[in-house]
Amino acid sequence: MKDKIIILGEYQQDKISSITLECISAAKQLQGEAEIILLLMGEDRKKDACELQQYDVDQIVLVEHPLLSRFSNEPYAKALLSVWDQLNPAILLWGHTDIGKAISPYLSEKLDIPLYSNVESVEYNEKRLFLTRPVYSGKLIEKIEVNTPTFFLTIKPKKWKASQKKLERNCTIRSLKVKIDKSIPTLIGLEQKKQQTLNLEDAKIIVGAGRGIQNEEGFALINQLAKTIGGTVGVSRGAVELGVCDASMQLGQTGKTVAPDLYIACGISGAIQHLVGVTSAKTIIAINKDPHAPIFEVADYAIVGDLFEIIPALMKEWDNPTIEIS
Ligand SMILES: Cc1cc2nc3c(=O)[nH]c(=O)nc-3n(C[C@H](O)[C@H](O)[C@H](O)COP(=O)(O)OP(=O)(O)OC[C@H]3O[C@@H](n4cnc5c(N)ncnc54)[C@H](O)[C@@H]3O)c2cc1C
Repeated sequence: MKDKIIILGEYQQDKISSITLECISAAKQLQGEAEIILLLMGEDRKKDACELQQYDVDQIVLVEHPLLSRFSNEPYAKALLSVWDQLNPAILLWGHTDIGKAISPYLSEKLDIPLYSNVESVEYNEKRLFLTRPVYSGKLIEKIEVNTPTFFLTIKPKKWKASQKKLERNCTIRSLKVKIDKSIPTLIGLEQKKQQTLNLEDAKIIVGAGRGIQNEEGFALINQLAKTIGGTVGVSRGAVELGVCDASMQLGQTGKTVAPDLYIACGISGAIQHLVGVTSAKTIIAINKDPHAPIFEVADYAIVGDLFEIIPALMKEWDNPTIEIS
């Protein structure tokens, strides 16, 4: 029987998320003779499955159950245990996202299977499999050899290109039944927080707010800049600690990893734990009043000065340009 690599499909606002397509690219690298299976959990996923048939997977497996309609730790973990028992795969692969981080350690411990998390690259060398991942707050990159045929893998977002659609639809779709004990905690509802910024991972322009914004007024200025230039707001832990914004917007080691076309870091010093989440940006502009701030070492453009003076000037220039760029 062929080995199987299972990818857990993730959704964002009811659309399959980019990390799932990145997982397909990672799975292709690991594939060898194995079969790639995309697992879609939820309710009424058949339409999505038909659309996803155009991607480079061998099979789509639907696991539909009312308790899986939205992500919740316990039902998802129970369903995955049941899928694992029934399909007996070699590798279970998904993103190092909020979902991946929440359930992969539980499954690894429960099934006694090694978990390699936040992996940035995979490489076969003479049939030996090597993985790399950041350790010690991103200061070092660890290279490890995988010595077991069966393992779990979560991949760092934006490290693989999203798989592209093919013209033909070759893969098959089938359903798998799972039993989920109704006594487990059930998700009753989700309420969106006022300040939550969605889709940071997919944003093309991100304006980053750091401790240098000082207070709510500073945060309002950052939001104004983002609105003016069509961007999304992300923050450093320094800004979260000020209590003016939500931790779900945090970028970095314990926050989100992003790769926008443009990142404007405002009042952010550039600690390594922040940089690991943002240095995949194509262009970085940093605004900081300290000319020696480490953020300037990774910035493409440095603006040394007070953000409370610079940001209004930038917005004014944006609305009424006085400089012509040829
Ligand atoms: C295990 C661990 C995980 C972590 N994970 C993360 C993470 O995911 N994300 C993250 O961001 N941090 C993380 N941190 C924290 C990180 O080490 C830094 O403490 C944090 O990033 C600092 O945030 P900051 O740059 O906003 O604040 P600071 O380091 O205090 O920098 C503020 C900057 O603003 C500038 N400034 C002040 N006023 C102005 C002004 N008026 N105009 C212009 N510039 C001004 C200052 O010159 C300074 O450079 C983590 C730490 C640990 C130990």
